[in-house]
Amino acid sequence: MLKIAVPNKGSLSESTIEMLREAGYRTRREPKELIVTDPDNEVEFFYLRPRDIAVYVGSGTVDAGITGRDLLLDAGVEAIELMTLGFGRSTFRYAAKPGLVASVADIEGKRVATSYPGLVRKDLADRGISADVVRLDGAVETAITLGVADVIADVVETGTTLRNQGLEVFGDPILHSEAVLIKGNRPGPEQAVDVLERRLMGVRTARTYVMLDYDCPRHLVDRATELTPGLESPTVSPLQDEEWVAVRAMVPRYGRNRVMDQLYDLGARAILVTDIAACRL
Ligand SMILES: Nc1ncnc2c1ncn2[C@@H]1O[C@H](COP(=O)(O)OP(=O)(O)OP(=O)(O)O)[C@@H](O)[C@H]1O
Ligand SMILES: O=P(O)(O)OC[C@H]1O[C@H](OP(=O)(O)OP(=O)(O)O)[C@H](O)[C@@H]1O
Ligand SMILES: [Mg+2]
Repeated sequence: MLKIAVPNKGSLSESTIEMLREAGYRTRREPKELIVTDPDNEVEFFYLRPRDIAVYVGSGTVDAGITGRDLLLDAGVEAIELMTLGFGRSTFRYAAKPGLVASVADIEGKRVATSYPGLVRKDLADRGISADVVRLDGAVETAITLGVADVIADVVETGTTLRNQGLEVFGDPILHSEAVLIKGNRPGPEQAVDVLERRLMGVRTARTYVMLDYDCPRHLVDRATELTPGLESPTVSPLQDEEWVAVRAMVPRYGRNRVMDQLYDLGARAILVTDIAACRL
């Protein structure tokens, strides 16, 4: 059976469970269920702390896992990022009280609090900066208020937590993170992991695209299909009225209304959008 590690709590947990469910896998019925066997798909899911997932995958104890890219890099293990999953997006950034540091070079000799010491030590080493890294479990923004550190390096999503502590980011983001599917780099059940990857890709695609149908005067079909090229090529079917054709194509969900407006202006009619429930491309 394929062993897959998934986050049991925190920011990535709910979205992961929802995505697995959409991909046709069994998910836990209540938060205290730590191992879920899905015999139909020959998969066993291990609900683990997001931070530990990369470690399990890196050691080969489980075949694949879902975690954040930042957590994967912090763990510094031998694991490969197979695909991004489209949720849990964040940046990882340095921050301090306004006026204390103008640039990342000014971190030299200062104390940096973080719950991602692996990531921060590597970033500082890459830049040739020597600083004292203080490892904390969470709520690192408070470390400055309490005088434990001069600078923090932490996950920033909306920036609300930083603002509430009177802190400001500086320098470019160390990293852009999101939830990712990872696997170890040892030989394993490649085919079963491929199935998981394809299923998750199917969910991602179904969420990113919608199906667009419309009727179009035959002489306008070239111009219309330029607006809706589809993935391979749009389906163009004859209609009873020979002056018209029906067109069907996948279009990005984002921007679909603009495409519908453009098609209408061009002369297309009966323009319909439908959600895609699942797909394999
Ligand atoms: N607003 C956010 N806050 C925290 N993590 C976020 C946020 N948005 C996305 N993430 C991502 O979620 C992952 C961290 O998850 P989580 O916060 O659950 O871990 P944790 O801090 O170790 O757990 P917990 O906070 O429950 O102790 C990282 O990959 C991070 O980039
Ligand atoms: O930019 P924001 O939208 O404010 O989000 C970022 C904050 O959220 C996370 O904290 P979390 O809730 O995971 O608590 P923790 O620090 O204890 O892990 C992260 O560590 C930041 O503190
Ligand atoms: Mg957290």
